Amino acid sequence: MNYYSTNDYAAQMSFKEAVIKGLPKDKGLFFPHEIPTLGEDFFESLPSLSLPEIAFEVLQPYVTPDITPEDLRKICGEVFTFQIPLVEVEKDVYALELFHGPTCAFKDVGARFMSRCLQAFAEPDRPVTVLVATSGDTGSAVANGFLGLENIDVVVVYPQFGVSEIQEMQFTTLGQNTSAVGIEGTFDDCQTLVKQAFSDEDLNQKKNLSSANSINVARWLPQMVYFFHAWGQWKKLNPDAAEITISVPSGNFGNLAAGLLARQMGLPITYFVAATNRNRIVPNYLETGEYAPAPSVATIANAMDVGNPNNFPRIQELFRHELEAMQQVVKGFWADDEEIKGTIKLVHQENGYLLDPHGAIGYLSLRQLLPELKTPGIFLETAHPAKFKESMEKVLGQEIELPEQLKVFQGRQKQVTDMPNDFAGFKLLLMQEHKEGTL
Ligand SMILES: N[C@@H](CCOP(=O)(O)O)C(=O)O
Repeated sequence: MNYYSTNDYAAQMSFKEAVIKGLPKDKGLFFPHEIPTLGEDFFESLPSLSLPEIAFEVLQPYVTPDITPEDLRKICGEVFTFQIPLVEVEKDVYALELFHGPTCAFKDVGARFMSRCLQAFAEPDRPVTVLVATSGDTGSAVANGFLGLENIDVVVVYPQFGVSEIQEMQFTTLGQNTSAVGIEGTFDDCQTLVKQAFSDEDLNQKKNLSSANSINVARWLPQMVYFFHAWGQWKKLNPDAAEITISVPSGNFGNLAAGLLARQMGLPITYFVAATNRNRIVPNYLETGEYAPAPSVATIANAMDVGNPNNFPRIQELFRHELEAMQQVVKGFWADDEEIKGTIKLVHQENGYLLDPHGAIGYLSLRQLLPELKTPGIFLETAHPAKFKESMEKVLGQEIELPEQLKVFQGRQKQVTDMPNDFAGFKLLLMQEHKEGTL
């Protein structure tokens, strides 16, 4: 499969090149040259396939010929070692629990897949520096997924005051080949610094940079797999049902773009919901046709505090830049902090189900939109509620227990380089040689 830049169709690259480069030079995003479709047989067997089997079928056309079928099977087996169950929260409303992986967020899927691809592609005499901007969950998943890999250093760039205490511990305490930079700014500032680094000639001569945000195809594409798995599980429970809506809590919009790509491959999802917090750039666009990125505002659903969603060009590409076509499939929804808190409390009381602030927006969107859409719904539970321990405990007035994956971070020492939102300083920092846990 070849990939072109969303800014230049002629700029084509192989999967391997796209993964190593991360971003095209022209500041577009890599996009598959053609979108393969999966046959009826695949969809008939989907309810009985395991996650690694689904991953193999879905991803093979995208990685051929750079990854052999044998290697892909091995990678899929290593990535999907945890469950992604579909849980009924109430009649016709299901949660797809994406938080059972090592860092308790959906990002584990893409980060683990990408780390294995990059390891296979990296040249021994040309070490790679992976830059990753995070509003909370990506940083931990990438630091964990790449930890200890030879020849690959990871730099997590995050808004100093924009992530939860536990999220910060997850990527500032690992050391080895990982380090963290706390920026005086927002997630968007961090993502801009990372993108600037890719277009800086000087820096690119000295460093072999790659990105591990979902702007990298190896992070983005595997996120399709759990949409297929969700549908398979739902179909097993409801063999005669045909229509379904999936609500995707969205910040950088890689997850929704992956779901829509899966739909284009034939996955019969009737509607998607682009569910956001007060950073409602995409719901606004769906309503008005005007795409207006804005400075992000801080919310209780911090991983979605993104004012300039970086994957949106891919969603536009999937709908050939036709707003009406997008509106027919994608419904916009947003909720403020009070609505999020109210939903967490209500669902806990009514159903005994613990939503995290991001999943709460997904759930609420279904509650409000399903009567009109007339389908059952699935929302993505993108992260474990305990990752937002402080705010969850305030909302519920009771203690939240940490899962084992998070308990291990208690009492650890953070190692962070704090700095202003300034590219010159960031570049200087990146030019230094990596020392364990610091730059
Ligand atoms: N919500 C993200 C923001 C970055 O998203 P990505 O999917 O592009 O890595 C986070 O938790 O960091």
